[in-house]
Amino acid sequence: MHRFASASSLPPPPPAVAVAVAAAAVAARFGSATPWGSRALSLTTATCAWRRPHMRSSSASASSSSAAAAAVEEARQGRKQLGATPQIFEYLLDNVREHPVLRELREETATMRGSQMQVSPAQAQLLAMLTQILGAQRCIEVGVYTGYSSLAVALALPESGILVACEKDERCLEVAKKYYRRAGVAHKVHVKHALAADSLNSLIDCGEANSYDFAFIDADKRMYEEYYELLLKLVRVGGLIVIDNVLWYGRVADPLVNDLKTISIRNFNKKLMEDNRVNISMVPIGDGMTIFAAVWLLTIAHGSYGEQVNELQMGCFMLASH
Ligand SMILES: C[S@@+](CC[C@H](N)C(=O)[O-])C[C@H]1O[C@@H](n2cnc3c(N)ncnc32)[C@H](O)[C@@H]1O
Repeated sequence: MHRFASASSLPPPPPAVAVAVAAAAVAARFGSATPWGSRALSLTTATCAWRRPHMRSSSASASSSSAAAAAVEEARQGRKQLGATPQIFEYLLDNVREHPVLRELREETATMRGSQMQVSPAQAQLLAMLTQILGAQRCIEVGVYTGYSSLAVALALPESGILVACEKDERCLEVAKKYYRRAGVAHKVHVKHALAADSLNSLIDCGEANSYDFAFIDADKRMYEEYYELLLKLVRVGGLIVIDNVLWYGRVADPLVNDLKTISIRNFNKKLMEDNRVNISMVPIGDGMTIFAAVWLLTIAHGSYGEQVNELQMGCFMLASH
């Protein structure tokens, strides 16, 4: 098991956790204490992005590459929790509340090609909890696959709630729709069978900017930045956006891995660190999720936000200040 270096030899801890409830939910599931007192799952060398690159030897790089390969293989076998031993994964699974229809869907998905793409039960439970604590009525998912994460969100929505589910693959959607019906939530899910960027742009064109409470991005990695910008327009101030695979099987932390998807996620993560339109929390659950809270009002109030403030958001600001 990887051990942390002493606190004094470490760079500063990751940015403050902005979404306290979400962080608490994750922390409750994780084991080893970190030097700065928060609790996070003990990570492999490949996933310790906060270690300084110059501290790493070439043998560390080789072992981090094989750790990434092992993480992909584990995900393929249905054990999608970066850095967790099979024993910890089983324990996590035993401590997730999973709706019986979600379980059936997970079992069917496990027999299908690409099953490693599905979020883990613990991730789905976190998405459902965020939906509930936000009191969300209007949600968007980008990348449905067979519907596991979207079904978890749809189950958490009230009867009047809607989830816009964007997916380009019709065969995956057939599986998803079957399970939406089986769980009695099909009326809440508005399926958009198209390229996700086109679907999001058409929502904006239809005047739906600033009207969504919650969004989950889990599709093509090289489009993350575009989805993020489109969803920042669609999600209201104070809403949440969650994005999956930000640790990308640990590859983002390995300077020797430079394929296009890894570079794209690494650049996206860097951009987020510098983006003061949002509060962020990168959570090492599943393959890593970053939770963003849109905080435009806060940044406007501090005078540090200078562009892309549309009239609707300014309207919200005016209302809030009266
Ligand atoms: C990682 S999977 C989603 C997994 C899903 N969230 C779950 O937990 O089961 C990514 C999905 O995004 C879809 N996808 C990829 N590129 C897309 C695009 N440009 N537009 C719409 N869907 C896309 C793929 O077909 C695939 O089903």
